[in-house]
Amino acid sequence: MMSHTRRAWSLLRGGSGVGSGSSSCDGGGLVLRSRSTDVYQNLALEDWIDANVDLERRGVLLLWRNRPAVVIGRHQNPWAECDLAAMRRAGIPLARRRSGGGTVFHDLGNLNLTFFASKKAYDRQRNLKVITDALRRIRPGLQVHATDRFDILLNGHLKISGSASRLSRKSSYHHCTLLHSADRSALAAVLRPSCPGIHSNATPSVPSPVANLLDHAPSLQWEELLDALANQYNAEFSSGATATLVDPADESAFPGLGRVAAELRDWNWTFGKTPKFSVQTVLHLTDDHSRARSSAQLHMEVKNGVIDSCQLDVPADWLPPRLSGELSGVLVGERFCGHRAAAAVTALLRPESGELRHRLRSLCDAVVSVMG
Ligand SMILES: Nc1ncnc2c1ncn2[C@@H]1O[C@H](COP(=O)(O)OC(=O)CCCC[C@@H]2CCSS2)[C@@H](O)[C@H]1O
Repeated sequence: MMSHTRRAWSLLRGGSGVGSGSSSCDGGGLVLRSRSTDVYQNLALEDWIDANVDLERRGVLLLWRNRPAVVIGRHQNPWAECDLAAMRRAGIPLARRRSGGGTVFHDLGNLNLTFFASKKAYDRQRNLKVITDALRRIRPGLQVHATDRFDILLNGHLKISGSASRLSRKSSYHHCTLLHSADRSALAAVLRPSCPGIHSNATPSVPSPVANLLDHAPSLQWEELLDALANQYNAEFSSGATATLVDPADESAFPGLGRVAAELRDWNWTFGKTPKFSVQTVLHLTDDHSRARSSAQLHMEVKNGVIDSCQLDVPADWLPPRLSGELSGVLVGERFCGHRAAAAVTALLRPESGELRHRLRSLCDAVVSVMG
């Protein structure tokens, strides 16, 4: 028996299948559902479809969900956008997508929709109309509308969907979220800065009050929602596609996808692509033994996620300038990452003892905690 994925593959490659006839004039065609809930695999699947499917012949709607994850935009600073320490504690990964825009939280209560089309057929308001029309059709009481910045709002002010997009030479995709029953307290807990005093030209997110559809339409189940969206896509783009399950982990169906997923997972992409930034902040110092307190100034420049320069102004009566200078020297060239920095400063602490050691440790801890 032909697997779901293989059938999708032959459809994607333009084999005889649903939507290959009538859709060519209007860009509509395939509705796919990803089996994976891995954020990197799903983002890689988007890339794969964008690169391998003839979108001049037909459009594709991909529906996908992820296990908890934070997804930042292409030109964003993760330290400014999310609480990396809280995410690490909760086992929530960070992903950087290829499209621009702000940071969103995903979990299994959040649906993602990616509308692929030729560049000519790229029309974000039309895509959002698919979603708002589907919602109105199944729950006429829901007040939903798309905004000029391509959010979808409920009751005029609660965001239920955010959008981003990517245009290539011939193809395009527009992807958006749809909050059905996401964990709003987890969303609020992770979407806050890791450290204060970051200055950069990175794209800032635009925070909004958010809502889940389920809170306003308590009987709305997943299958009903997914069916309504697929049907509305078919109605809007005059196609007759039924949703096909695809598995991005199946390398024979999606050759090369695993390598792209690995690239997206890599530190060099998620953190290393951060636009250069500086951190300027006050560090609070305490010597647990003598209970003495002081404060220091930290100024760092970070390029490609790596500390390029570090200046520490520490009162000389707290620590001899030699030691704070050594600490700066050890940090330059390290990743702006709490774990790496902590490992790097261990060697510095070893030869010190007594009060000096307590005070140096307090300074090191304060610097390391800035990095999340
Ligand atoms: N899942 C989700 N859905 C809608 N809104 C959200 C979500 N998570 C957070 N937010 C709210 O949006 C702002 C950020 O809004 P902002 O407008 O800055 O960014 C976006 O909307 C980007 C959407 C990207 C969609 C892609 C689709 C597939 S991969 S990710 C954030 O601070 C929260 O207030």
